[in-house]
Amino acid sequence: MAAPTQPETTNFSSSGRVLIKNIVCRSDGGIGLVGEKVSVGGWVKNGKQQGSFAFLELNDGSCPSNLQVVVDSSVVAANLVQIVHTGTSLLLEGELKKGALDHGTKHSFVELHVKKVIDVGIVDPVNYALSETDSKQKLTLESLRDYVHLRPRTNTMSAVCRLRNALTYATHTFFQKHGFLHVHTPIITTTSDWEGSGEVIQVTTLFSENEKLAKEMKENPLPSEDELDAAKLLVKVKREAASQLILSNANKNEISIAVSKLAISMEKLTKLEERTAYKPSLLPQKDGMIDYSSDFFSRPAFLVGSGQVQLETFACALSNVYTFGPTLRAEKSQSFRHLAEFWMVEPEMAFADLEDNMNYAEAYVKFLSQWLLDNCLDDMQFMVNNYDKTAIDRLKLVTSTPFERITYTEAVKLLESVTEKKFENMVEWGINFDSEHERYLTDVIFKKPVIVYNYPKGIKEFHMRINDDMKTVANMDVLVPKVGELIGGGQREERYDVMEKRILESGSALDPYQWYLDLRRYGTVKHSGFGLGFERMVLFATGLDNIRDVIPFPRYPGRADL
Ligand SMILES: NC(=O)C[C@H](N)C(=O)O
Repeated sequence: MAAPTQPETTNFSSSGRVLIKNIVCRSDGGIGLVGEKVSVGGWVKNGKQQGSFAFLELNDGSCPSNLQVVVDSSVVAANLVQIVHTGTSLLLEGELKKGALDHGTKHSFVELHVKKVIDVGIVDPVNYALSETDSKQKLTLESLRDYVHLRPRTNTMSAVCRLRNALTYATHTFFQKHGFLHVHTPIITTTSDWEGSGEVIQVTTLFSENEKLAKEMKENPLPSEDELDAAKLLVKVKREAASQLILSNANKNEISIAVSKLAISMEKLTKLEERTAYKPSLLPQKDGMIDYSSDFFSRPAFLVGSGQVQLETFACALSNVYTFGPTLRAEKSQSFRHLAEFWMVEPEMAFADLEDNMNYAEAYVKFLSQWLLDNCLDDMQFMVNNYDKTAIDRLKLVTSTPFERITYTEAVKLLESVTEKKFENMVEWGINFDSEHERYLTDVIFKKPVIVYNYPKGIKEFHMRINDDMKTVANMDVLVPKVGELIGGGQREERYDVMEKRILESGSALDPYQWYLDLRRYGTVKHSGFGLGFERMVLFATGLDNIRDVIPFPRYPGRADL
């Protein structure tokens, strides 16, 4: 698959609208298009009125660069000043002309000289949250979170969105190129918490259409078990009586009376049975809706915190597979790198051990980084100019250096020997690393990505394969500078008897895990996989400080609106 550097110039718009990217992102800055007539739609980033002209910078989100636009007052029905405010939408027709020489770059760029203003959506700059007026300051990223619906219009969120899009495309390209099949794993499950995080979100099923039924049921309550049994007995007795009469050749009249009595009691029973099926009405009501949660899936259901175990079923049949979707955890942490809803890329490979897993993880992160360097330099440069001077260098570092690979035990030793810094949480063998420990390894000791593997069995999930030392498991975390853990994964326990023991040791019954054990019972295979937190990759690439600013609709404690 080729990278989508330049979109098709033909589109399906009746106005023949051209994307700004197709004009200004050409290597000649669009000069080759001088003389062309085009139609362009976008939003004003900056504008000013000078005499009978308006000079605008227009952007349509297709790229970080703006198109310079010149509008003569004679072509606007509205007052010229109305179209210069930030946020104004415009659909324009005009001719591309060579603009003035830019003394900084020594280049001229094209300008659109407007012949016709087709549509205008005006903005009241006093009330518009994103206007910068004398009395209003530019909003910080933090306060922009209160305007999730307007945030896409900011340069930062549009760059983040383009980078996410590029990383999505790169992800599918990487896995498809290496023969992986994309599997759509579910987001609802009754087998909860495989990650042992204790942070699952439960699904509640509410039905409003049963409101009428609930009211009816209240006035006319459900039959009791006794009532039902009595009705069943009556049908049985009446049926026997009628068949006796038929067998004994009784007279027709007697038989027809017995049969119609049987029909009446059968009808009564059917009605009682139908009423019993109206179970929802018996269940608690919330805001006039009926809570049918535990009946709908027979058991309490949860949103999945990882597609791993479902993916394992496919890896154990189709070899190499991957999934990419939303992951939901009732994550209480308010840290810069946690969300309650995040996107995770999870590959799962059959006939693969921990080392293969590490190789794939490293190659994938390198591929993503190279992809951004090859295809998104303009957005990356925006990040460098505005947020993190080292953002591009970090990507280059990832693509050019092998990741360090150390065992957990080695990492503990290294961190224990640190004297120049005091960690908030002490390091000793058996702890789970905090972000401060991970960042110390990547940012200070190695100054590059580090893969830490073979963590203590006691702090990791039961499905990770036990190593021969019986103390550690064959798992890995890929840690990157600035962010810490980017990837977590491991080799799965494929030995039936060991897995059975591990489940029991974890304090659970075997019953709910029979399907998981089946994968080990029949045709078991060594297999491994990992999960890359997509927003963490975006954090790593952009250098932004908070994960809430790299996802379109952030969910965290207290926030799930829009
Ligand atoms: N697929 C994976 O290995 C990811 C792992 N289950 C996690 O949620 O972190």
